[in-house]
Amino acid sequence: MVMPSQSRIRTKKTRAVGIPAVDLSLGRPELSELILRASEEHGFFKITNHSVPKRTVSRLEEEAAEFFVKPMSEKQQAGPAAPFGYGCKNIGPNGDMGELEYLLLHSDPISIAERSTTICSDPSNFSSVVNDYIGSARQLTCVILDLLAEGLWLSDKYALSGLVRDRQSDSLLRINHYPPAKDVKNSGRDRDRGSGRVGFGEHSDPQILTLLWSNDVEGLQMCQHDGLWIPVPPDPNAFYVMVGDALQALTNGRLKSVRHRAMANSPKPRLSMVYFGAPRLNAWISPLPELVSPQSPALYRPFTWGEYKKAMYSLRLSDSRLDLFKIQSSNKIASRIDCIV
Ligand SMILES: C=C1C[C@]23C[C@@]1(O)CC[C@H]2[C@@]12CC[C@H](O)[C@@](C)(C(=O)O1)[C@H]2[C@@H]3C(=O)O
Ligand SMILES: O=C(O)CCC(=O)C(=O)O
Ligand SMILES: [Fe+2]
Repeated sequence: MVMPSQSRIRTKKTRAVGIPAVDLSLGRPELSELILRASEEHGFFKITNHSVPKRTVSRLEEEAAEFFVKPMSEKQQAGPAAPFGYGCKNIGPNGDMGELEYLLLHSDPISIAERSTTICSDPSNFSSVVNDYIGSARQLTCVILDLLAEGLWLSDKYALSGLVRDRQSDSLLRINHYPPAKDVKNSGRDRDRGSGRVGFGEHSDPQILTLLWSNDVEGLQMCQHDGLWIPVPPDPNAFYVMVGDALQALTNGRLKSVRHRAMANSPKPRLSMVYFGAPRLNAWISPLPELVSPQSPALYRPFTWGEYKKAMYSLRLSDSRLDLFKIQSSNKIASRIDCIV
């Protein structure tokens, strides 16, 4: 039986601390070390001087703004999000709610072309803008994964990026729109005290790696190891990178997926565009051999990405899905003994 995860919000306080930032124009060995360290310590960092053209981002931002400003009856023609399409307030199939509306799209160009007809009056232009953004986001994700593979000394340099680059990858794009908070009590200084409206509740992303862009409106918060929520300052010139559950399993727990949430307390509307890099449905996820040893026995049993998705859709947003795939400690001791004798 799956127990819902314990809420990590031990206090309502949030604290502004430094967010690790990585300048992608730095040289190779330094870059892979920085990215690995940030991923190990925080499961989260900011990428500056990235390769995604400004125009690729601004074109999608404009398309999104044009869509979300439409009357509800028109937007609903692109819904419900089950799981793909337009969604309003409902997140996933198990009763999670938030102060947001969104478009959830699969990265497959055929699926995008089909969906576009319900989203925009010029579907071929919309498709091309979305495909362009996904292509750039995938490319940047793969660069980061290759740097991680280098930092982890993996013998197959493309062991991680190959999963996301796969033509049949199950990667997604989500465009979230958080309406402005009209209630002044929930905006301004109160939002820093942790009060207010939850836009997207606490969760970790299930995939391998997440690339998040947002407009210049705050809202994103990360959960630190001590349970404190730290506000992440928005930066439209950068991307935020988050380790997902699948990468935690692949690295045998060395990298940890990060719990995060988005608050909707700003008097301005927040827009986020989130690319989730995932493998194909029948890809196997299991701790990479280089990261398993008698001292670090496998923490997770092998599972397919499709199997993981099935489990994820049966759970609530804040549940710790990866716990379902943990090897019990008695088995771990047995496998350690097997290694020794
Ligand atoms: C409540 C749910 C929504 C979600 C699927 C799930 O059952 C649990 C994980 C949720 C999440 C969080 C990150 C991404 O936004 C997302 C697309 C994903 O892959 O996992 C959503 C899912 C969703 O909205 O369908
Ligand atoms: O909008 C945000 O800043 C966070 C969104 C998010 O976590 C998600 O879409 O999975
Ligand atoms: Fe997320």
